Amino acid sequence: MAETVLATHDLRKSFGALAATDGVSIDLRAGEIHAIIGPNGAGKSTLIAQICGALRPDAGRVAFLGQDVTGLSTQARARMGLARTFQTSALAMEDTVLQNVLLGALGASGRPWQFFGRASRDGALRDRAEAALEAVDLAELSELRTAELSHGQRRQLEVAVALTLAPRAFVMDEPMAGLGQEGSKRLTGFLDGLRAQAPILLVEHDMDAVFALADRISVLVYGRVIATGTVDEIRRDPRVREAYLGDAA
Ligand SMILES: Nc1ncnc2c1ncn2[C@@H]1O[C@H](COP(=O)(O)OP(=O)(O)OP(=O)(O)O)[C@@H](O)[C@H]1O
Repeated sequence: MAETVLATHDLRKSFGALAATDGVSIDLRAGEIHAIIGPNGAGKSTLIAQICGALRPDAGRVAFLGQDVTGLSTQARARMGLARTFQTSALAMEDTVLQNVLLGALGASGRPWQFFGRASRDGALRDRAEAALEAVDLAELSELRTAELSHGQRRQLEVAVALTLAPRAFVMDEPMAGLGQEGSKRLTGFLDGLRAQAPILLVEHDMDAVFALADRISVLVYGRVIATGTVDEIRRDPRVREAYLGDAA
């Protein structure tokens, strides 16, 4: 079996009487896309927030690259290579595409932000930023203002920023949201190739994308994983059809 890169062990988080994450154990293996699906309010965002370090669990553990990271900050996990993408506000819209990636590369280098002007002339950083843009197919748009990119291209740019961190795992929060059919299809093709760089934990409501991309799917309902399996196993599972997929399966 492929190596486990990221895992949660019996993770629990309650808000008052509500158990938003009620003993979740999942793992992400090298080379795979593992999708997390479930109805609204199932606890997907709460789970992701605990995995990335934005929310402290009440109990349970998060392991990344074989290390217990439960007590580490978001920044410390990011420095280890845990890349959370698709919080679009992270992009500076008035800056160029290249500047956005340079900022990411600079952050990854651990150097202070005030050296940005110098960084844009730093050959190694620039090379790293340009390689990331090449990898997401945006090299030709590097001098464009970020605001001029399509929604789908902005998602690709966020991945480029993440690539400068040399990610060991991606955690993606609804990448298809707001893209429309054509945009989703294009981004699906892009993510398909990206799993070769690092495995992807994918929270997504767009079932076409999930069925096209996922090596495995976990279904979360009321804070619990009710099933984990391949696309076919999940589509056939009567509990999943009843709780979530219905006719979409
Ligand atoms: N900070 C909070 N305080 C109180 N309740 C919260 C908080 N965050 C989440 N919840 C509740 O926890 C439950 C799980 O929410 P969460 O946002 O994790 O679900 P989700 O699966 O991501 O939903 P969606 O698909 O709609 O994004 C919901 O009932 C939600 O109202």
